[in-house]
Amino acid sequence: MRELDRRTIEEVGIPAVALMENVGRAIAEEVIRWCRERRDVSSGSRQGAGSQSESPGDLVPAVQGDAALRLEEPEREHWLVLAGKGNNGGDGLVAARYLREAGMRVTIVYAVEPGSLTGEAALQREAARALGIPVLVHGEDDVDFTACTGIVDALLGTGSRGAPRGAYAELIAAANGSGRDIVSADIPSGLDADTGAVHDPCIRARRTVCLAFLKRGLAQFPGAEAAGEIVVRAIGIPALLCAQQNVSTFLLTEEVLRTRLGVDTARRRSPDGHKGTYGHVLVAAGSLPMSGAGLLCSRAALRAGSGLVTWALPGPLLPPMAGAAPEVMLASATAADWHEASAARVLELLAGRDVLAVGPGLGRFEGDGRWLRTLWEEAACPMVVDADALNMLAASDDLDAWKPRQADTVLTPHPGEMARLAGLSTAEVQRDRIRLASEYAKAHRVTLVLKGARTVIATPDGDAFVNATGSPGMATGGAGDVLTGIIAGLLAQGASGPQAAAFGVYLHGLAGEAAARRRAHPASLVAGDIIEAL
Ligand SMILES: NC(=O)C1=CN([C@@H]2O[C@H](COP(=O)(O)OP(=O)(O)OC[C@H]3O[C@@H](n4cnc5c(N)ncnc54)[C@H](OP(=O)(O)O)[C@@H]3O)[C@@H](O)[C@H]2O)[C@@H](O)CC1
Ligand SMILES: Nc1ncnc2c1ncn2[C@@H]1O[C@H](COP(=O)(O)OP(=O)(O)O)[C@@H](O)[C@H]1O
Ligand SMILES: [K+]
Repeated sequence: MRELDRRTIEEVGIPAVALMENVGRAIAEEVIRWCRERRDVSSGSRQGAGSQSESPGDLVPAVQGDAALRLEEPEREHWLVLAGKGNNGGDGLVAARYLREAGMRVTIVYAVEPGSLTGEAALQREAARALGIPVLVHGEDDVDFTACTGIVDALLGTGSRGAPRGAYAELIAAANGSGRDIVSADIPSGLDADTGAVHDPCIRARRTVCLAFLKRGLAQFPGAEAAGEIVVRAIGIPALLCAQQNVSTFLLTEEVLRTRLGVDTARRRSPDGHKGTYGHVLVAAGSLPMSGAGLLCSRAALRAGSGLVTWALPGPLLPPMAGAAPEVMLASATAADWHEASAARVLELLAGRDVLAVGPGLGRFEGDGRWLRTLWEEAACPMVVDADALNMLAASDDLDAWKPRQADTVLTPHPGEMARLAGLSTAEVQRDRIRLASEYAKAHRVTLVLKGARTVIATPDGDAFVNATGSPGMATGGAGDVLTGIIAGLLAQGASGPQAAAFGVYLHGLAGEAAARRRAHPASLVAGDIIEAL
């Protein structure tokens, strides 16, 4: 039993069977929501994902008074509940009861002889039996997966060790092979909940109902792919206990942004606001071969809502860039290329401005480490450090001697840049992204955005947020420059480092999704499309 479950049950006195009841109900609700969304998609309804608020009269309720457990024509559904012999199986048995109450057809498939279930799982077995829910036992009965419309995977949870064996392995392979939609209880069976390693075989779920708190293994690849869409559901474990147990990894949802990070996700603007109300970003970026990086970053900062944006750039870039984005102000930071002493000019330009974004398209130059150190130590405002500025940071061997920054600092490395910062290989970075990002952010008192699919935002206090928005189409040059601009734009409007980083990553992903939908194929997405979709 997990320590958190144990303390809830033994110290707080909430009965294990009560937690299991909450769990099973949450799983049933998510199965029903899945069925609704699937029907919406197949009927081309605009109601779309996540809608739980049909207007009265839209539905003929099978269960009165409980919207989350209500499904139109429930008899069209026949779900198999695959139950293991531990508590994860017990969760599935409770879900089977609720699905049955909703009017769906349900068949329980035990991985093992049901008589071998013990504790709360055995109680649930008896309840399901009393209700006459049909039962099949693997190895004794034929299971026809083709006859069902969906599968609940309640075979193995956090108590599983190593690769699934015997009946478990056979059922997992058969469920995957059936092509039916699978909703997993807590974790896809066959996944290592801590590392995200995927055993052979491992359930390929469409949705995973993760219980109480986000397990890290669901949030990093390859586990994230096996989990499908992740929904974290409360099950009655007190929040205080979660905090005491150092539960510090969260799935970045709008609710988490609002409640945990205090972000105004509605981005309300005051009716009498003016451009000065929403801050001024100074972007120090771009070089002749990579001028577009500075342009993308500056435009994104404006689209994120910053009142004003000035782009500090090498003088020779000024004529070709003039007019490229009429809303962006340009300021020459150096007569020719970037050089060490141009840091003083950047600081001069920073006077009266609220945020510094530094790095996109800069390139490297003689003395660039000292250039960055000057900005790091002297810029009193919040700062976003990206791209080549991160490489400068990584190359400096005296980081510990730099004066600590007082204002918020956000670092936005992709895995290659993170590898250089941490002195690891990229493969090592990818192996445990959440732990690495958290450790780095805490040790250096920065907010760290470790980019890539399922971007991790780690705060100086040790919390980690995992983003699930975005599209593979965003793997395109310049997408990161856009993110830097968005984060800087949010900082300019008064967000803290963690708020701006988390909300920025979330919005960047949403915009990427919207932009990908607008193109004939996600592969056609270019970074500028993300800005236009903001
Ligand atoms: N009250 C609570 O604590 C709460 C718990 N909750 C739920 O419980 C889940 C954890 O439950 P759990 O600890 O009972 O373990 P679980 O994941 O069901 O599997 C253990 C069984 O699997 C077997 N087995 C293991 N490895 C195997 C393998 N490789 N291949 C084959 N078999 C393998 C192992 O058998 P054994 O090896 O011991 O014979 C044992 O029988 C958690 O994820 C959540 O869903 C929630 O309801 C909240 C309240
Ligand atoms: N498969 C993906 N799913 C979601 N987001 C992605 C994916 N691939 C890339 N991204 C996002 O796109 C951005 C790419 O940034 P980066 O690698 O710095 O590109 P560049 O340096 O060219 O601007 C990051 O924010 C990253 O998280
Ligand atoms: K499971």
